[in-house]
Amino acid sequence: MFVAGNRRDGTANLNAVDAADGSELSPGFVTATMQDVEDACKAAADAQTDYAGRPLAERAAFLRLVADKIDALGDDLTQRAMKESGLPEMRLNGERGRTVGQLRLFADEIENGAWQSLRIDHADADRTPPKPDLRLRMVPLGPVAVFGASNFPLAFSVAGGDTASALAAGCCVVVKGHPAHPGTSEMVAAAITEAVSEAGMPAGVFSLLNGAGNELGEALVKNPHIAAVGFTGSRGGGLALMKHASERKVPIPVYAEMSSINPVVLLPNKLEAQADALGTAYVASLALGAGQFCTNPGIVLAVKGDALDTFLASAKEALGTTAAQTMLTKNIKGAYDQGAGKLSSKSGATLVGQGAEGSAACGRAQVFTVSAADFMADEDYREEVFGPSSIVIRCADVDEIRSVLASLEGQLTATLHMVEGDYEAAKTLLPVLESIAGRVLANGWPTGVEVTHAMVHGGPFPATSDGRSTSVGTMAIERYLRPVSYQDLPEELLPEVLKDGAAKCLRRVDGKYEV
Ligand SMILES: NC(=O)C1=CN([C@@H]2O[C@H](COP(=O)(O)OP(=O)(O)OC[C@H]3O[C@@H](n4cnc5c(N)ncnc54)[C@H](OP(=O)(O)O)[C@@H]3O)[C@@H](O)[C@H]2O)C=CC1
Ligand SMILES: O=C(O)CCC(=O)C(=O)O
Repeated sequence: MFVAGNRRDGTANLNAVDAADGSELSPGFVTATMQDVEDACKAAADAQTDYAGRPLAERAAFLRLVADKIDALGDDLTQRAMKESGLPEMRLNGERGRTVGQLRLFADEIENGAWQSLRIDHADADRTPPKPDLRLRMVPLGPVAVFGASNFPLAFSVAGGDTASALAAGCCVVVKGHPAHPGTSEMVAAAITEAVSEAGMPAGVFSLLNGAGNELGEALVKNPHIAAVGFTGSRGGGLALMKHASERKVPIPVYAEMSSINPVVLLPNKLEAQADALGTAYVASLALGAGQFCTNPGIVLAVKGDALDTFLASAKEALGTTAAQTMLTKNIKGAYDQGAGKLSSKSGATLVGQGAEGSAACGRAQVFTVSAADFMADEDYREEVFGPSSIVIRCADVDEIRSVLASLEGQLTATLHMVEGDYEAAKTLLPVLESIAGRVLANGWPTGVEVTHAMVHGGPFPATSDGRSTSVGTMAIERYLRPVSYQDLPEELLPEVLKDGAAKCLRRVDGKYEV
């Protein structure tokens, strides 16, 4: 653990487990006491004004230094993450690249400055009543508690998107590392801690707390110094944190990414033309990373008929050659078996095919099919089964597809597979897709989230706790900011960026945008 630049010693009582065989990995890790939580949060609060006030160029240089330090960990980081998560080398190398790329993108974003939403409305003394001088900018919310996710030990963990966007916004960060990968977390936290010191940032800008058990997360969310929370994980976990945050004396926002079944629609002309290829691509997306993506295609909707039968036959064939993959933790594997088991016990669900069985730690890919009527009649089909399982819903026509879509809860993604002949049908579905999902895709598969300016990785509840936001892409910075308007403040006291002659940056002056 690291509390404000210092490693915390103590009795090691948390060990990582080799995801593949369940054996204990060394070394042991120290877990946080309630005093550690208080110390980390207090240090973050003490550092907040200093960190937030640093010139943006310094803040950007700090994020770039964090990226460089993580790069320097090289293959050792990948190897440790492989053991702790069971994820393959290529995937983790890609995730490492995404993590440092994300930090560098946020560094550029800090310098770009448009996120400050600068607005100036000059005074008009001649108006009746006189109009005051008003100047607005976004300021950081304060220290953010970040919960590392089990399924992305790098890109959604200690230095992942939540941390990068909070630091970019000018917020200090206290991370609760995921208990499934304490070694990976420790390596990344050491890199951040070195960067804090070398960049001359206040030590409290970053801390990492370890622990397994709900008390630690609860104490962190309830700590009065914490101003916001970023989380990726289970629906139960996210809901618990939202409850703790709302019951505080001063309630705070929780940005939780929780559960999604990511509907994929195969429109009739596209299905007719490419049923075979679609079946193969579906299973590849479904089985990627043992299905442990919140963007996994959990349900597929299509009109019943010969083309759908060809699609199902192709999916069955692809499943036949799909290897079993190690899942992240014993609990996640247990929850997967339970979820898939529940589906297979339903009288309305037919097993289309399954992948290889593998060892006890592995998830076996499985595809079921149900009629739209059965799907609509049973809430269980709508639950996220976290792992490589999916349901194909047989519909009578496009109207029935639309009815099923309209009945769904909030989603991270919704996908249309179509050719030009399907565009009329697509037009009738798009308003429904927009109303349920944060990202609408055409002719692709939802797994794999690009980190860019126009990405939304969010969506209405329960995909996230706040569908107005994204946890991936530069817009994620907005979660940790709030607006302040300065009325008639003397020029000398105004923030530099709001002075009339300030260096160029996108601003809205008397209603017009200026660059
Ligand atoms: N949709 C998605 O993106 C994802 C969904 N999941 C789902 O979550 C299940 C479990 O996986 P896991 O990654 O461990 O997710 P969890 O939601 O169980 O845990 C994530 C983090 O939140 C903490 N936490 C969970 N519940 C609480 C609580 N009530 N109070 C305080 N802290 C809490 C955990 O700490 P601790 O356990 O120490 O309390 C952990 O640090 C999976 O089987 C899957 O269904 C998982 C990952 C991603
Ligand atoms: O698909 C991705 O790249 C990100 C998915 C995600 O956020 C998750 O699985 O938690």
